[in-house]
Amino acid sequence: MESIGVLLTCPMYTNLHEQLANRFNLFKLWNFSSFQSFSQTHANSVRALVCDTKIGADANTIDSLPNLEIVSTYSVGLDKIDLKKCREKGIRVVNTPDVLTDDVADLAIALALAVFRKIPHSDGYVKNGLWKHGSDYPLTTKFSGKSVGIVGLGRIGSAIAKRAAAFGCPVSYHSRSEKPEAGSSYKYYPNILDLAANSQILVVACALTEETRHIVNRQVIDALGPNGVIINIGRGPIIDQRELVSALVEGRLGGAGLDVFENEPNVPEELMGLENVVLTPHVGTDTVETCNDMADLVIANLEAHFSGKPLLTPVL
Ligand SMILES: O=CC(=O)O
Repeated sequence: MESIGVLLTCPMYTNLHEQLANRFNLFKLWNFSSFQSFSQTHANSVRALVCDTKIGADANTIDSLPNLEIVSTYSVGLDKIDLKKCREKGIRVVNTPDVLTDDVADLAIALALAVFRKIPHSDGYVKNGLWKHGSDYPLTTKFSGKSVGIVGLGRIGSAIAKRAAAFGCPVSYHSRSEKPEAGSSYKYYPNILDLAANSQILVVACALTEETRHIVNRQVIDALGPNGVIINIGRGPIIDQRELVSALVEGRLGGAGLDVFENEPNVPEELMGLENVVLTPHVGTDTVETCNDMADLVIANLEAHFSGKPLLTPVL
């Protein structure tokens, strides 16, 4: 397969780069001054494109690669890929579901615990020597038993539900339709406003689509209220970030644990000083174990495609 041209859109994980370079004719887009300068000389060679959550495959990129057969994203999220264009052109699309579910669900719970128990702040209290000189650390808020509302009960949402239930949290959810597999364990709300009004923690775990963009708006935030907490491990634009920031600054929302943002890597300055807000840099899947599994899946899908075998995780 050494002659097959594969284009990598941006730096990802060295293990993935190495595996791709060992098997294919790998082009790293960032080694070229622009996409135009790359495509002038190499566009015809590219049969596969590997992208991720930072730089995906837009219509212009897809149209500029006349021999493109497959887009393989090193992510479960598909929001950076023009799926309509891929469908039109008969280009296959694969992603990396399942292998990352546990890590993202773990992070959702970790963020909730971190917000309620103020773990980052109390860590600073000890490390900055304040414990020795100050009084006892102020009381925090209990997480176990809080009602959890999950937006999107897919693979990741279900894994979060399972974990939350183990903490004694009653779990409810909102999604486009009721999930028969949720049975009577989790209450379904057809309307996200009702979910928020009946939850103490709202966890955003759905995919970003035109339907879910800003689905968490001012009304939803206000329904959650001043003691409510939002956790977002999905995508930044699912929440109206301006409304989220003003609610946090004005005390209309109790706290937030955020791994994703509307304009990454830019994060609103107003969030930096808030003790009730815990921020992580879009690292839901970023453990060595999971990144190795994701890299293996990207490779296995490409190898299957180019040897005429069924794709492991087809989207299209
Ligand atoms: O955000 C991470 C992913 O989509 O895999």
